[in-house]
Amino acid sequence: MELQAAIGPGTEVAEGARGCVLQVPGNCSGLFPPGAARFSCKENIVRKEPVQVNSLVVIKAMSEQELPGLLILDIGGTYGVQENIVALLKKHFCLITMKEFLANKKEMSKKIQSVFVSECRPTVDQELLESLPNLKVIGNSGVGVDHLNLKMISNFGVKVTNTPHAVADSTADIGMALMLASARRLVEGSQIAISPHTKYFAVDWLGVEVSRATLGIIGMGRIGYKVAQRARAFDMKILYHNRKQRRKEEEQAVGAHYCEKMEDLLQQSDFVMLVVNLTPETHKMIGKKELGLMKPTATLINIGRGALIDQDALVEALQNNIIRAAALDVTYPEPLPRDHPLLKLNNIIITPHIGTATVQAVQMMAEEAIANMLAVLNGQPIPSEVFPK
Ligand SMILES: O=CC(=O)O
Repeated sequence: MELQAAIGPGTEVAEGARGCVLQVPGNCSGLFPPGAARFSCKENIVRKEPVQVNSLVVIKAMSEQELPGLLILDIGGTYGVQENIVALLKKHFCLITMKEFLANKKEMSKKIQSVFVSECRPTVDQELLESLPNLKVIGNSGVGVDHLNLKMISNFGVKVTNTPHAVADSTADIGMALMLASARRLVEGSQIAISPHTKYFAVDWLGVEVSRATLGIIGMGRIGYKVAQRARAFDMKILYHNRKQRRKEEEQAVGAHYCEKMEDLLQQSDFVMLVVNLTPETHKMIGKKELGLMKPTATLINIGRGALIDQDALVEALQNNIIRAAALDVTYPEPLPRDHPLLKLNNIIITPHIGTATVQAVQMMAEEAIANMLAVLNGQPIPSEVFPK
């Protein structure tokens, strides 16, 4: 391998260059671990102030073609990667779209070492895994990996990573937004306000207050905790249930009460929020029985995955006022067929799985996924690896 450049303290490298750090003598591992960081100059090296290394860093310049191949579904469009994220990925990878891969499978299949996915598509199936002999990592942009067959993927010696940090705030925000919107009948209110035929306010048209109400969080993980932090500012009484692990530190920090039995939480809460991963154990964890335990004035909010709820039971509960309302960011399937009974109810709000659909979250998810994938390719500790159960 030809050495292209050596940089030391104060070195500036031309903008736009790409490279790979081959060797870092001395103590500067925080900056460029040996053999590790692939960089493009804009982000790592070009600085106006001296580069903070105390000894020589040897780099090899790399062309885009030499960067590890990353398969993405497409650029732009409904399921493709947005242009700004493409630019981010291109700093570290040679991007190959599914179309390019399918058009030239023989050559491309050897090149691809990573696949970048979200819960949209492509589904990484056995056929795709079989055709990618050098695949090392599937970088999921998002926290939920229920769309991936982890066992099968791991049988191919391929790692899966996710982005739990990047999604936490935006997903907690959508939980709060749904709770407030449902409580204060925001969607109906908006329709009344913009309808040309409305009588402006009807006396029987009242919402309920979130302030000082009881919120039951099912799943106090990273997102659930962020929801609890927000709920605290509304003076809510916070209950939570975790199937596996009581979270005493978080409990104390937000003044939450642990319910060992989910039934207790369901019976006491004004708002029940689902913040759990979809696994075989949590599939349809809220069904007829659980809905029947909730207060008739309570609202069910789902920011996890649609299949956590038995939707037929939910339709029945909402039609018969077993519970007051539901607010769902997730359903199954997504989108729901246009004639689905949930879409005919007026005590429901449904959003199209937008928990992480913010400019900031999308960028952070891509950055977290890139860090994960590079760690796998460079043989470094992987920040967020997901293991088959
Ligand atoms: O649904 C969003 C995610 O899994 O991050």
